[in-house]
Amino acid sequence: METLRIATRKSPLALWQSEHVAEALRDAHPGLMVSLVPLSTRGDEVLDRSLAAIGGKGLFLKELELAMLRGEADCAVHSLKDVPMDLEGPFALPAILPRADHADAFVSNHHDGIDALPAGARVGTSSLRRQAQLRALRADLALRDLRGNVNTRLARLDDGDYDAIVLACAGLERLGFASRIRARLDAPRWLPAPAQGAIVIETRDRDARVQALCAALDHADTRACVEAERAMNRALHGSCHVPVAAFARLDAGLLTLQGLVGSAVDGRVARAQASASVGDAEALGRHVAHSLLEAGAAQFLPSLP
Ligand SMILES: NCc1[nH]cc(CCC(=O)O)c1CC(=O)O
Repeated sequence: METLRIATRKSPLALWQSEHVAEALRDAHPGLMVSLVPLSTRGDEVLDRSLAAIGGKGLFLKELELAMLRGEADCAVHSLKDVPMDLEGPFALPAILPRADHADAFVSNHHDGIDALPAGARVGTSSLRRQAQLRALRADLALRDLRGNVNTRLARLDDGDYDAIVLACAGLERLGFASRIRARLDAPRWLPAPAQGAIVIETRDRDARVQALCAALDHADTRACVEAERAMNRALHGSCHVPVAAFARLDAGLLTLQGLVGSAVDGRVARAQASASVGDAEALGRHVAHSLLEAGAAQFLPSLP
């Protein structure tokens, strides 16, 4: 019988996402045996330093990629927002699943939203993108680092370490915590990470059998949106070192991309927006990146060539 082994991180969200993909693959290919190969990654283990300090988001991928190269897994499942703009090595992304809720969530036990926070309130997030947008809206807030998986972050909020935290709606909803969302932080006022809410399957680029199986789950509309967002981020050399936010929506064949680059230090932000036909996702991303630079984004970016 044909089999497929999915490498996954061990966090509750990663396991949920990988099980979701396994179910979808079994549905698409009756008779296919799909199993999970749970692995620990450096990004999960080192929680006392920022992701930027320990080498960026690629840390979540590397161990899973090595398992594929060793032949211990056929594919890996990731949150696309954690996948670097340029894959390194002999890998491909044959399936991007339909996007869930793209928005960030304001989570608090005492307050209804960012505007309702008292002066100087402690808000937990280690994301430079979220810090910059919080600063832009409320210069008085006391931003505090907060890493760890979704469950850990909620537990620290409940312990009273923070007055509020910001998380992705998609992660909360997948783990059964939708009731913790006090407010959705929505465009145009607040933008998510490029590709937030989209799950992706990574395979070896030469493995045609596995790529064909996975491609059955690819969702063209989601791929077009996240391609525009990721092309914008790529053109800005975006990574977790840089506060870049992007959101594209597709409406009757027209793709509209909103982008933001900001400063986590003082909350200044540059914004830009443009539309293009769905076939021009990459060009749209580059165009919005260019507009952002014209709007002053370069001063917030570490080093542009
Ligand atoms: N940074 C970790 C991460 N990667 C993906 C998600 C949420 C799920 C998604 O965006 O698909 C999260 C948690 C969060 O940001 O709250």
